[in-house]
Amino acid sequence: MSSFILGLDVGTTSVKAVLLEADSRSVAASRSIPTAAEISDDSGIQAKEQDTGRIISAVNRCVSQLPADQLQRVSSVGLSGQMHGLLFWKEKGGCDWSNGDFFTAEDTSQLITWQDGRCSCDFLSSLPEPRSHLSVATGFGCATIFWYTKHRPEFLEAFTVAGTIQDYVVSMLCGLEACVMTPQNAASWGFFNTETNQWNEDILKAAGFPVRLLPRCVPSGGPAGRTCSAWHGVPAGTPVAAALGDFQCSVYSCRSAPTDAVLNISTSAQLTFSMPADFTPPDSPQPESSISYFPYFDSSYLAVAASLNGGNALATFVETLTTWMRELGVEPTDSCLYEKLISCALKQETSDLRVSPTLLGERHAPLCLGQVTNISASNLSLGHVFRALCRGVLANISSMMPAERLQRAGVRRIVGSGSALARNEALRQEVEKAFPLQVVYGQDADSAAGVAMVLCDRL
Ligand SMILES: Nc1ncnc2c1ncn2[C@@H]1O[C@H](COP(=O)(O)OP(=O)(O)O)[C@@H](O)[C@H]1O
Ligand SMILES: O=C(CO)[C@@H](O)[C@H](O)[C@H](O)[C@H](O)COP(=O)(O)O
Repeated sequence: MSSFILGLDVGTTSVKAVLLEADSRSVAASRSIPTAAEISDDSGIQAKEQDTGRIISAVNRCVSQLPADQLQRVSSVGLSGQMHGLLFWKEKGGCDWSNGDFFTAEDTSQLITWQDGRCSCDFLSSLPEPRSHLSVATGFGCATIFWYTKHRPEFLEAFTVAGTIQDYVVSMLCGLEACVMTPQNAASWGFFNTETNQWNEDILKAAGFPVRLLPRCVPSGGPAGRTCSAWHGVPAGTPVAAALGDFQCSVYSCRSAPTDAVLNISTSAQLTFSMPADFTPPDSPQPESSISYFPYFDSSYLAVAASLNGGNALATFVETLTTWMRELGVEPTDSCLYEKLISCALKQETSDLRVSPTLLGERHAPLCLGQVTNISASNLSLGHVFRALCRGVLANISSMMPAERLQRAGVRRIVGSGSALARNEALRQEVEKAFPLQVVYGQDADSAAGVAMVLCDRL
């Protein structure tokens, strides 16, 4: 009887779980569940946090819906998830397994996500220069810890361990006391040198950073431990890999040739291609560049335009419409609104309305917020607005990584991935218009499938 690899992706909007049949390397079952974990910010510090308990409850529900007979034959477990963010917990704590074959979150902080805006430009410029080619932006784990050190040091005293949400799940599954982290996630926190795979511990220490909170670095694709208890039928003692980054896993799941670029649009958006094997990143950070170089596997790098404004720009429009409609006495569902908006945009093939949907700014241009221009009386229908919004998401990411840059790197086609693309034909049309390259689409639940494929190939 064949065995299965369980791949999980803890995204910003939803959790996805995939069972990959090990022999055929094909997806046998998959599920996706919205986390609905967003915490509304009334702090006035531009915080963006998610409720850890709700995320873990979505992880549990998602896994429990997979076929029970296949879960019993899981031979390894892998996680990917939203990068840059972090939560805190206590060693020998962080969860409760007493309710049966699943754990619930206990005594953890909330997850401070990659969308967090509490670190202003002034605050960031007060931090030391990292010894890394990656600059530090708001929402990066180390910047957030620096913020707590300066503004709420007593908050940090309550915790002994920190990690991304995917690292946390790995730690709880394996009953680890310390957090282990791969270079893919460590790089996303900042103050991490990807050539030596070490934290800038001396720089951090000298600046008063609590280095006790830095996770231990282990190789991407390597093991973290074994499940400490049976989990929704997955046997106790099953190997668990150290968690990976979601964008690296989405690339792994759908890139079939080195000349493929991958465009993933989920809550955020990333357009990425592989750098040659002998590439070494620059010596120092380049904060004004819209392209950064993130570690992939085996000392290789991906060049990526990582946009903070992807599917979330569309989701914000849907939320805004919902609020307006409620005020007008109508209670629409999100799925109904998406369906209608996409259908209106498909009927409106082009629009002269211009939407620049950079609601969160971008890391290389944090103050460049959204704009709507060229408004006339004839381009205000829902079809015009949603078409222009979809086009704006693509115009923004293609300005960060222009088609000529892809072509110069030898890219021949773009593989589209992520559920914002999979579920939105108007957005797919705009991808095809924005890039003069062949565009093909990967499967759904890409990062969850990708992390399972990594384990199948490497663990
Ligand atoms: N019913 C829907 N139809 C089309 N697109 C949707 C729908 N619901 C959500 N989306 C899009 O999908 C995005 C979230 O994608 P998802 O893959 O769940 O994100 P993540 O991987 O970041 O958790 C949203 O930001 C939104 O743009
Ligand atoms: O910002 C980067 C990389 O720098 C993103 O690529 C990275 O994938 C982050 O995890 C995302 O921002 C969150 O992913 P998602 O939930 O939007 O899929």
